[in-house]
Amino acid sequence: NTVHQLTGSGRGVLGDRKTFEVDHKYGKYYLKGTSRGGGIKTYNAYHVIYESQLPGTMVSSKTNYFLDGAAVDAHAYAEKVYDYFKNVHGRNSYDGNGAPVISSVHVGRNWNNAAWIGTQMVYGDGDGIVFRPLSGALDVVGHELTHAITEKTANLEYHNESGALNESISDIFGAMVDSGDWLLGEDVYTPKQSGDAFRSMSNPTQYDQPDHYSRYVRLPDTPDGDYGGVHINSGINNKAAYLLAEGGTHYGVNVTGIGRAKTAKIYYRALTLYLTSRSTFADMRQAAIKAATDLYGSASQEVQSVKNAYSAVGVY
Ligand SMILES: Cc1cc(C(=O)NCC(F)(F)F)no1
Ligand SMILES: [Ca+2]
Ligand SMILES: [Zn+2]
Repeated sequence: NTVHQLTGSGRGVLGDRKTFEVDHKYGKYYLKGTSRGGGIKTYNAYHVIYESQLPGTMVSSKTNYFLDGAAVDAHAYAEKVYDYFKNVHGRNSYDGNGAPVISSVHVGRNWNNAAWIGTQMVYGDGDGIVFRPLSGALDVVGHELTHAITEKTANLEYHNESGALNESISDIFGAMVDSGDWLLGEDVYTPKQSGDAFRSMSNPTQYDQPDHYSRYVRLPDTPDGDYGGVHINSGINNKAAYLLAEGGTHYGVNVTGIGRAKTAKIYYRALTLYLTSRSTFADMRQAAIKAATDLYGSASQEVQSVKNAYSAVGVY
């Protein structure tokens, strides 16, 4: 419990000051919190060559002030994402049973990516051109931890339409936890260029993603084909989720927005109760309708808006 919670602080990737839970042992402080589920622990993997050597070395400091910005953000943002799923959706960690949340930073060399590798989160430092250290974005941390939840629930296969849904679900909850915008990665993408982002849910086409099923991009189900374009075709479901929350008229279809909170409830319920490993976009429409019906009733505006949002992106 939180009786003996120790507080550490530091500056994140963007130089912003933040506080977080730390542990103290043998005269050193560690990026280790024990008050959230099975704990949140953050490691430095700068010396790791092979995946088998992960997570690396637990981040420590002689005082309770931490100097590694990437580690500070990975740890602080993991706390925020844990708290979001616990407080908003009643889920205790990614497995629903308090699994420890493990993160490693400085993974690879100038790696322009982040990932959930089945057991933990890993963050690259970026090359300083395309990305700065990726744990510096709350929506990226939310995106990656959501992959863990998806794996434990619907377990959407990571290719073709189910893979695009897997990606979209991660973008949706990345945006929900980083509430305030519908962009992904804006805090760490292209440090030398302001005002851009890695992806946009409000306008997927701005970053070359489709915003309608008629524009679904058929790519080979291979690593070079991004397993059938999972990071590209996620734009279609991302647009539907954006329209459901904010409303709008898209390709002549009007959608009445129902707000972020209700949208998050619908997608969380669809993900955990109705989606399965081989769900298609059409299955996503039905799962969202079912979830909205459970939550708000079959004659509700929320159900009607789900139908209109999916019709607006050409998914029936
Ligand atoms: C290739 C490729 C990877 C990704 C991606 O979404 N990575 C996770 C993120 F959190 F870093 F964004 N998009 O295209
Ligand atoms: Ca964002
Ligand atoms: Zn992803």
